Amino acid sequence: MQQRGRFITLEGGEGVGKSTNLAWVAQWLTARGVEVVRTREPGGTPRAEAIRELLLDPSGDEPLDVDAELLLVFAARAQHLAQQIRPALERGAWVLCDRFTDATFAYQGGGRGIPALRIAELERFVQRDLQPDLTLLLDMPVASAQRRLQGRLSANGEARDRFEQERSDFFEAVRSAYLERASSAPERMAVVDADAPLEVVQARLAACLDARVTPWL
Ligand SMILES: Nc1ncnc2c1ncn2[C@@H]1O[C@H](COP(=O)(O)OP(=O)(O)O)[C@@H](O)[C@H]1O
Ligand SMILES: Cc1cn([C@H]2C[C@H](O)[C@@H](COP(=O)(O)OP(=O)(O)O)O2)c(=O)[nH]c1=O
Repeated sequence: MQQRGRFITLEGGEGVGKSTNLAWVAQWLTARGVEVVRTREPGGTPRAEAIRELLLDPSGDEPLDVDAELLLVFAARAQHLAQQIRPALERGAWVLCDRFTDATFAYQGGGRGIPALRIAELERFVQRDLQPDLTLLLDMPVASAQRRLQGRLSANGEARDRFEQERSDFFEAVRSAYLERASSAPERMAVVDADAPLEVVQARLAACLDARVTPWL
Protein backbone atom coordinates (compact mmCIF):
# COMPACT_ATOMS: atom_id res chain seq x y z
CA MET A 1 0.00 0.00 0.00
CA GLN A 2 1.25 3.47 -0.85
CA GLN A 3 0.49 5.32 2.39
CA ARG A 4 0.36 9.04 1.81
CA GLY A 5 -1.66 10.42 4.72
CA ARG A 6 -0.52 10.22 8.33
CA PHE A 7 -2.13 8.10 11.00
CA ILE A 8 -2.39 9.65 14.48
CA THR A 9 -4.00 7.96 17.49
CA LEU A 10 -5.05 9.22 20.93
CA GLU A 11 -4.84 6.85 23.86
CA GLY A 12 -5.38 6.77 27.61
CA GLY A 13 -7.71 5.43 30.27
CA GLU A 14 -11.36 6.37 30.79
CA GLY A 15 -11.94 10.05 31.53
CA VAL A 16 -8.44 11.39 30.73
CA GLY A 17 -9.89 13.73 28.07
CA LYS A 18 -9.36 11.84 24.79
CA SER A 19 -12.63 12.91 23.14
CA THR A 20 -12.23 16.53 24.27
CA ASN A 21 -8.67 16.75 22.98
CA LEU A 22 -9.28 14.79 19.78
CA ALA A 23 -11.49 17.64 18.61
CA TRP A 24 -8.75 20.11 19.50
CA VAL A 25 -6.04 18.16 17.65
CA ALA A 26 -8.35 17.93 14.62
CA GLN A 27 -8.71 21.73 14.64
CA TRP A 28 -4.93 22.16 14.97
CA LEU A 29 -4.41 20.01 11.86
CA THR A 30 -7.28 21.52 9.86
CA ALA A 31 -5.91 25.03 10.53
CA ARG A 32 -2.69 23.86 8.85
CA GLY A 33 -4.47 22.73 5.70
CA VAL A 34 -4.65 19.01 6.45
CA GLU A 35 -7.74 16.97 5.48
CA VAL A 36 -8.59 15.12 8.70
CA VAL A 37 -10.76 12.03 9.07
CA ARG A 38 -11.85 11.70 12.71
CA THR A 39 -12.80 8.26 13.89
CA ARG A 40 -12.73 5.92 16.90
CA GLU A 41 -12.24 2.34 18.02
CA PRO A 42 -13.87 0.03 18.60
CA GLY A 43 -16.13 1.29 15.79
CA GLY A 44 -15.74 3.84 13.03
CA THR A 45 -17.98 2.12 10.44
CA PRO A 46 -21.58 0.86 10.82
CA ARG A 47 -20.60 -2.82 11.13
CA ALA A 48 -17.66 -2.06 13.42
CA GLU A 49 -19.99 0.11 15.57
CA ALA A 50 -22.33 -2.91 15.85
CA ILE A 51 -19.38 -4.92 17.23
CA ARG A 52 -18.69 -2.01 19.64
CA GLU A 53 -22.24 -2.38 21.01
CA LEU A 54 -21.55 -6.05 21.76
CA LEU A 55 -18.30 -5.17 23.51
CA LEU A 56 -19.69 -2.36 25.67
CA ASP A 57 -23.11 -3.77 26.54
CA PRO A 58 -23.06 -4.54 30.29
CA SER A 59 -26.42 -6.31 30.35
CA GLY A 60 -27.24 -9.99 30.38
CA ASP A 61 -26.19 -12.99 32.49
CA GLU A 62 -23.68 -14.37 30.00
CA PRO A 63 -20.16 -13.11 30.67
CA LEU A 64 -18.05 -12.23 27.63
CA ASP A 65 -15.11 -14.61 27.34
CA VAL A 66 -11.77 -12.75 27.34
CA ASP A 67 -10.60 -14.39 24.10
CA ALA A 68 -13.95 -13.58 22.47
CA GLU A 69 -13.49 -9.97 23.63
CA LEU A 70 -10.01 -9.86 22.07
CA LEU A 71 -11.22 -11.31 18.77
CA LEU A 72 -14.18 -8.92 18.62
CA VAL A 73 -11.84 -5.97 19.11
CA PHE A 74 -9.72 -7.17 16.17
CA ALA A 75 -12.76 -8.03 14.04
CA ALA A 76 -13.98 -4.45 14.46
CA ARG A 77 -10.46 -3.21 13.65
CA ALA A 78 -10.20 -5.30 10.45
CA GLN A 79 -13.48 -3.82 9.23
CA HIS A 80 -12.46 -0.29 10.20
CA LEU A 81 -9.08 -0.62 8.47
CA ALA A 82 -10.59 -2.00 5.26
CA GLN A 83 -13.52 0.40 4.99
CA GLN A 84 -12.25 3.60 6.52
CA ILE A 85 -8.62 3.92 7.62
CA ARG A 86 -6.68 2.46 4.66
CA PRO A 87 -8.82 4.16 1.97
CA ALA A 88 -8.47 7.54 3.73
CA LEU A 89 -4.69 7.23 4.06
CA GLU A 90 -4.40 6.09 0.43
CA ARG A 91 -6.17 9.17 -0.85
CA GLY A 92 -3.86 11.38 1.22
CA ALA A 93 -6.14 12.26 4.15
CA TRP A 94 -4.82 12.12 7.70
CA VAL A 95 -6.63 9.79 10.08
CA LEU A 96 -7.11 10.85 13.70
CA CYS A 97 -8.39 7.93 15.73
CA ASP A 98 -9.68 7.82 19.34
CA ARG A 99 -7.91 4.61 20.50
CA PHE A 100 -6.30 1.84 18.41
CA THR A 101 -4.18 -1.25 19.09
CA ASP A 102 -2.29 0.24 22.05
CA ALA A 103 -5.69 0.08 23.79
CA THR A 104 -5.78 -3.67 23.12
CA PHE A 105 -2.34 -4.14 24.70
CA ALA A 106 -3.51 -2.01 27.65
CA TYR A 107 -7.06 -3.38 28.23
CA GLN A 108 -6.97 -6.97 26.95
CA GLY A 109 -3.26 -7.32 27.80
CA GLY A 110 -2.73 -5.33 31.01
CA GLY A 111 -6.35 -5.37 32.20
CA ARG A 112 -7.45 -8.91 31.25
CA GLY A 113 -4.03 -10.59 31.41
CA ILE A 114 -3.79 -11.86 27.82
CA PRO A 115 -0.10 -12.34 26.87
CA ALA A 116 1.28 -9.52 24.72
CA LEU A 117 2.72 -12.05 22.23
CA ARG A 118 -0.75 -13.34 21.40
CA ILE A 119 -2.01 -9.79 20.85
CA ALA A 120 1.03 -9.06 18.69
CA GLU A 121 0.18 -12.06 16.47
CA LEU A 122 -3.30 -10.70 15.81
CA GLU A 123 -1.86 -7.23 15.30
CA ARG A 124 0.37 -8.57 12.49
CA PHE A 125 -2.49 -10.58 10.99
CA VAL A 126 -4.94 -7.67 10.92
CA GLN A 127 -2.68 -4.67 10.34
CA ARG A 128 0.17 -6.18 8.29
CA ASP A 129 2.70 -3.32 8.18
CA LEU A 130 0.32 -0.52 9.21
CA GLN A 131 1.14 1.27 12.48
CA PRO A 132 0.23 4.75 13.71
CA ASP A 133 2.80 7.39 12.78
CA LEU A 134 2.20 9.12 16.12
CA THR A 135 0.34 8.16 19.30
CA LEU A 136 -0.52 10.76 21.93
CA LEU A 137 -0.94 9.02 25.28
CA LEU A 138 -2.90 11.15 27.74
CA ASP A 139 -1.83 10.04 31.19
CA MET A 140 -3.06 10.87 34.67
CA PRO A 141 -3.72 9.11 37.99
CA VAL A 142 -6.68 6.72 37.85
CA ALA A 143 -8.55 8.35 40.75
CA SER A 144 -8.61 11.81 39.12
CA ALA A 145 -9.62 10.37 35.74
CA GLN A 146 -12.45 8.47 37.43
CA ARG A 147 -13.71 11.73 38.97
CA ARG A 148 -13.78 13.33 35.52
CA LEU A 149 -15.54 10.32 34.05
CA GLN A 150 -18.13 10.39 36.83
CA GLY A 151 -18.69 14.11 36.16
CA ARG A 152 -19.34 13.43 32.47
CA LEU A 153 -21.66 10.47 33.18
CA SER A 154 -23.68 12.47 35.72
CA ALA A 155 -23.90 15.53 33.46
CA ASN A 156 -25.17 13.44 30.53
CA GLY A 157 -27.29 10.99 32.54
CA GLU A 158 -25.24 8.11 31.03
CA ALA A 159 -24.83 4.67 32.61
CA ARG A 160 -21.43 2.96 32.93
CA ASP A 161 -20.54 0.62 30.05
CA ARG A 162 -19.01 -2.86 30.54
CA PHE A 163 -15.44 -1.51 30.80
CA GLU A 164 -16.36 1.53 32.89
CA GLN A 165 -17.82 -0.85 35.49
CA GLU A 166 -14.39 -2.40 36.16
CA ARG A 167 -12.63 -1.88 39.50
CA SER A 168 -9.77 0.52 40.04
CA ASP A 169 -7.10 -2.24 40.00
CA PHE A 170 -8.15 -3.02 36.40
CA PHE A 171 -7.61 0.64 35.45
CA GLU A 172 -4.27 0.73 37.30
CA ALA A 173 -3.15 -2.28 35.23
CA VAL A 174 -4.37 -0.55 32.03
CA ARG A 175 -2.42 2.60 32.91
CA SER A 176 0.79 0.65 33.68
CA ALA A 177 0.53 -1.28 30.40
CA TYR A 178 0.11 1.97 28.44
CA LEU A 179 3.13 3.58 30.14
CA GLU A 180 5.24 0.48 29.55
CA ARG A 181 4.38 0.51 25.85
CA ALA A 182 5.19 4.21 25.60
CA SER A 183 8.60 3.71 27.16
CA SER A 184 9.37 0.89 24.73
CA ALA A 185 8.36 2.95 21.65
CA PRO A 186 9.34 6.57 22.44
CA GLU A 187 9.80 7.49 18.77
CA ARG A 188 6.11 6.76 18.07
CA MET A 189 4.40 7.42 21.41
CA ALA A 190 4.40 10.74 23.26
CA VAL A 191 3.16 10.79 26.86
CA VAL A 192 1.23 13.96 27.71
CA ASP A 193 0.47 14.70 31.36
CA ALA A 194 -3.32 15.20 31.30
CA ASP A 195 -3.75 15.99 35.01
CA ALA A 196 -4.09 19.75 34.56
CA PRO A 197 -6.67 22.31 33.41
CA LEU A 198 -7.68 21.89 29.78
CA GLU A 199 -5.73 24.92 28.51
CA VAL A 200 -2.55 23.58 30.11
CA VAL A 201 -3.07 20.11 28.57
CA GLN A 202 -3.66 21.75 25.20
CA ALA A 203 -0.46 23.83 25.51
CA ARG A 204 1.39 20.55 26.18
CA LEU A 205 -0.25 18.97 23.14
CA ALA A 206 0.63 21.99 21.00
CA ALA A 207 4.30 21.71 22.01
CA CYS A 208 4.25 18.04 21.13
CA LEU A 209 2.56 18.61 17.76
CA ASP A 210 4.98 21.44 16.94
CA ALA A 211 7.92 19.17 17.60
CA ARG A 212 6.64 16.00 15.96
CA VAL A 213 4.03 16.95 13.35
CA THR A 214 5.14 20.33 12.01
CA PRO A 215 8.11 18.67 10.22
CA TRP A 216 5.60 16.49 8.28
CA LEU A 217 3.61 19.47 6.96
N1 LIG B 1 -8.12 18.94 31.39
C1 LIG B 1 -9.36 18.77 31.87
N2 LIG B 1 -9.70 19.29 33.05
C2 LIG B 1 -10.93 19.09 33.55
N3 LIG B 1 -11.92 18.41 32.95
C3 LIG B 1 -11.63 17.86 31.76
C4 LIG B 1 -10.35 18.01 31.16
N4 LIG B 1 -10.35 17.35 29.98
C5 LIG B 1 -11.59 16.81 29.86
N5 LIG B 1 -12.36 17.13 30.91
C6 LIG B 1 -13.75 16.70 31.19
O1 LIG B 1 -13.63 15.36 31.70
C7 LIG B 1 -14.68 14.54 31.18
C8 LIG B 1 -14.08 13.36 30.44
O2 LIG B 1 -13.44 13.84 29.24
P1 LIG B 1 -13.55 13.04 27.86
O3 LIG B 1 -12.91 13.88 26.82
O4 LIG B 1 -14.94 12.57 27.65
O5 LIG B 1 -12.58 11.79 28.24
P2 LIG B 1 -12.37 10.39 27.52
O6 LIG B 1 -12.80 10.52 26.09
O7 LIG B 1 -10.88 10.17 27.67
O8 LIG B 1 -13.16 9.39 28.32
C9 LIG B 1 -15.55 15.43 30.32
O9 LIG B 1 -16.63 15.87 31.09
C10 LIG B 1 -14.62 16.59 29.94
O10 LIG B 1 -15.34 17.78 29.73
C1 LIG C 1 -9.90 0.12 21.03
C2 LIG C 1 -10.16 -0.66 22.30
C3 LIG C 1 -11.04 -0.20 23.27
N1 LIG C 1 -11.27 -0.92 24.38
C4 LIG C 1 -12.24 -0.41 25.38
C5 LIG C 1 -11.72 0.75 26.19
C6 LIG C 1 -12.95 1.57 26.50
O1 LIG C 1 -13.40 1.23 27.78
C7 LIG C 1 -14.00 1.08 25.52
C8 LIG C 1 -14.64 2.15 24.68
O2 LIG C 1 -13.73 3.12 24.32
P1 LIG C 1 -14.04 4.68 24.47
O3 LIG C 1 -15.39 5.03 24.03
O4 LIG C 1 -12.88 5.37 23.82
O5 LIG C 1 -13.94 4.92 26.02
P2 LIG C 1 -14.05 6.26 26.85
O6 LIG C 1 -14.46 7.40 25.96
O7 LIG C 1 -15.07 5.93 27.91
O8 LIG C 1 -12.69 6.50 27.44
O9 LIG C 1 -13.39 0.06 24.72
C9 LIG C 1 -10.63 -2.13 24.60
O10 LIG C 1 -10.85 -2.78 25.62
N2 LIG C 1 -9.76 -2.60 23.66
C10 LIG C 1 -9.48 -1.92 22.51
O11 LIG C 1 -8.67 -2.38 21.67
